[in-house]
Amino acid sequence: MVVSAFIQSIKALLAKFGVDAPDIRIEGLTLDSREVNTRLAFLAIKGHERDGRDFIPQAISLGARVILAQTEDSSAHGQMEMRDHSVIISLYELPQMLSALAAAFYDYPAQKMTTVAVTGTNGKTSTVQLLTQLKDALGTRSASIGTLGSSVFEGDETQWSNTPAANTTPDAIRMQYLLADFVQSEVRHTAFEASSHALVQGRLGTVKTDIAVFTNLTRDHLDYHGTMEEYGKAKRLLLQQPGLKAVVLNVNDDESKKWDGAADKSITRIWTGIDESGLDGSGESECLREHNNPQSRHCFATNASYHAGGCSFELVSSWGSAAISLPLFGKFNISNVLSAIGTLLAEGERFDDVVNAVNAITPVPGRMEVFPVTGAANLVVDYAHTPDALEKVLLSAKFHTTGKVWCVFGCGGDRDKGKRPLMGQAAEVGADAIVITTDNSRSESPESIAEDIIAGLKNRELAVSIPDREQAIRHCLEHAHESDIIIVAGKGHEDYQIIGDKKTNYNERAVVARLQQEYSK
Ligand SMILES: CC(=O)N[C@H]1[C@@H](OP(=O)(O)OP(=O)(O)OC[C@H]2O[C@@H](n3ccc(=O)[nH]c3=O)[C@H](O)[C@@H]2O)O[C@H](CO)[C@@H](O)[C@@H]1O[C@H](C)C(=O)N[C@@H](C)C(=O)N[C@H](CCC(=O)O)C(=O)O
Repeated sequence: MVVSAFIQSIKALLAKFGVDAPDIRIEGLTLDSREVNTRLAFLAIKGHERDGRDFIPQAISLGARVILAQTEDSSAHGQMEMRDHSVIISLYELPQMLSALAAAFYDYPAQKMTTVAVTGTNGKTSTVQLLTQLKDALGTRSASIGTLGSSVFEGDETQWSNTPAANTTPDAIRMQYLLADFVQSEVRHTAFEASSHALVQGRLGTVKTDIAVFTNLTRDHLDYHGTMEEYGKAKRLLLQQPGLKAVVLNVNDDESKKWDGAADKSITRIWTGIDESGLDGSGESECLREHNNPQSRHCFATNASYHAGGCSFELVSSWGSAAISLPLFGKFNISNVLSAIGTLLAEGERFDDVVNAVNAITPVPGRMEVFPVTGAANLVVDYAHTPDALEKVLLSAKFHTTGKVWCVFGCGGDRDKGKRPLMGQAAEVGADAIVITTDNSRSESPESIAEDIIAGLKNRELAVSIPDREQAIRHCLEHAHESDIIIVAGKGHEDYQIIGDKKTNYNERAVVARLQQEYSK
């Protein structure tokens, strides 16, 4: 991963940080000793599990000429040591310097484009993808970074062919590298997902962020953050990114009030959300009365309706009103679209242009993606893998069908066991029939994971356990009525299953497309 235009002397780079270094030219930076070659500098830092400094010998053996190593001793800051052909430079607080170092190396790429960070438990990926698609439709070359990988928007399918990302939000070095790579491809707008882990670990660091979007906050990642309070605080770290001009909030999630309270006064609030209260005779509503004031702007959906082909609503905003019709399933997709609309309007796009682009949206693959089956129940592939997301997906599906909602899902092995009964409960709230299957069972048996899920159900009769994922979907197709809808949740766009310690190929969208053909009459 080298952007060749960014060859620099380590002397010139470290001089910007007041550190003297020999004049050695490098073509990139890496945190991973396994990626090292003679052209890359290795940055050795202490991690959660391992200490990058233990891999300095490996980096040297792979030809690293420059190694920057974290030191806990402030008096050792800037000290140099030669080992074989490598110079090792000790840097105090190197982990905190990563983003700034990479920004300086890659020539401050975020400054050369508009950047939007999206955070929240659910909806990050869809919002980022919708935003990228819309911005491209509005004539600005756009890119995205997130769970689906990083890509420049090139149309419908090509963007999904990228190598999947190791992390939702890349490490501090890779983040700057990707932005620099985008700049070289003439990208002028990047939307990226900001995970809570990334925010705590400083992976976004000095990345100038024009707009922050908060979608919602529900239970997830408590193994890392400990409490919901800490998890919420981690998300709000996004408000400290440099350059923030506007924050897009969600009136339907109370956590937004904490964001409103924490954001600097100079930052414009854009309130989005579904206005359930509806408009009164004077064209006003509860949401409008609360948020239609000079300090903030709004972007609400009223009179939302759901049908077999998607949904429609009336957009009521500080910029104007319009009718919107979308080929998207699920109430939460209206929320995601509103976040994207609010962002684009905050960026200064013209209202009519935004409305036209929104009315031409295509669905994000693997996110409530409908595979219509002629003469049998429709299949819908979705990535929902948290209790809240699953419940929302299923309850949303109810709006789109007159029949029953079936749900196929599983839970990961060797991960938060407390989540399993909660997933069962969520499925019971939203589905009429439940088929529990395998979703990365890892070292655990799929049957015992299924038992943990079923333990959360009040009526255990609702669920059957069919470990083979394809067989589980077939079971639904065989037993469902034509007017029913089958939600296949958890995998979305992913193309693998981890069983035992093996990662095998399993592309849910491809499997569902095949079954769609087979069962269509
Ligand atoms: C617990 C956690 O978050 N770990 C993240 C953290 O890793 P770390 O620095 O602690 O890594 P480590 O394994 O202890 O290694 C320490 C150092 O040694 C280096 N090393 C290690 C091995 C080696 O052979 N050579 C070598 O140089 C590593 O590159 C690293 O610099 O920093 C790395 C770089 O940013 C991340 O890739 C890594 O994410 C791991 C893989 C992970 O699974 N994280 C999850 C929890 C996560 O971050 N998830 C969120 C999404 C959450 C959501 O769904 O919303 C995400 O943003 O992906």
